[in-house]
Amino acid sequence: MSDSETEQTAAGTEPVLDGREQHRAAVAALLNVAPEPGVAKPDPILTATGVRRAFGGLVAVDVERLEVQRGTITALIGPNGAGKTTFFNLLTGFDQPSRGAWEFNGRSGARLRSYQVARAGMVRTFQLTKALSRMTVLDNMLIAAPNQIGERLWAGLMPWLWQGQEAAVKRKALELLERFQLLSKKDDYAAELSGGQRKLLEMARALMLDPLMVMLDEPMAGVNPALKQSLLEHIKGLREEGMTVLFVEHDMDMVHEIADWVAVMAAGSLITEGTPEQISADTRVIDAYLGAHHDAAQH
Ligand SMILES: Nc1ncnc2c1ncn2[C@@H]1O[C@H](COP(=O)(O)OP(=O)(O)OP(=O)(O)O)[C@@H](O)[C@H]1O
Repeated sequence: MSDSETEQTAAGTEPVLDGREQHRAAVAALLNVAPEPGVAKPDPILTATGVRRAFGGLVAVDVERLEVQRGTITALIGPNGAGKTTFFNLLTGFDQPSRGAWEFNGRSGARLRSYQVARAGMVRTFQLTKALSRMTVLDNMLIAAPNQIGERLWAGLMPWLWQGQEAAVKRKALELLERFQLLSKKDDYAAELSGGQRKLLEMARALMLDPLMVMLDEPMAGVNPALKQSLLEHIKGLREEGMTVLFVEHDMDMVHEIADWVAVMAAGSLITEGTPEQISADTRVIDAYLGAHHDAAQH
């Protein structure tokens, strides 16, 4: 993305600030926000209220309120079993809450199916499944593209239009592969990629959907140190394009390096929020990790 303020966002309406300005704006937006669970943000893209998910007698998620500030990178942390992945699954339509509601970009998100959530602009990355691993890197990108409505009709009645769409999707896939340094791997099977390259592919696939918000589940898991920095830069790049990022991560170095804001879950609830510095000094966080017998002396 160039420095031009006339560039458009994925939504195609708002002017985009350049990278540094975008970061400054994100930090400034959170400057006067108190480090308390459920605290209101100046411009939330996502607002979740009373979201609860029980599995039998176990309450996996019980979040009273969480607002995610637009244009920021927010980390969701917490000890093992805190409910982070379940919360992600609920927000992205891969699981249904026992109760609760949320709004994404001004639109009700609860009860939507995963493809509807993605179409609304909230896209989560996925670990490559076995089936995807057996496909080439390029095919992984192509099948991530949104389904063309009336695909068959177009193909039958107006083949030139359909072919034009297909060519545009392929062009976009190749551009993204180049951006994520995967172009030379386009014909390789995804299974042949290293752990870090898989993470890059997962991010690239998400961008095929032009998201407003990207949800990353442990983006650093299984990534060797050499690729870590590159991945971090790519995630910062999403914010520089005006996207909002919410990620679950155990790697606290990464959280400190890129997160503008951190939300902490323990035993299903949101126990606190704040900047990475505020969170590091918060005894509630330390207690939660120790209480969960998590080997997190470094946290
Ligand atoms: N489908 C399910 N059926 C029953 N229990 C579940 C299910 N999914 C999650 N749980 C339970 O819900 C709780 C929260 O799990 P979850 O995976 O969301 O935590 P997490 O914070 O993502 O943990 P981790 O950091 O270890 O990935 C755990 O006690 C887990 O065992």
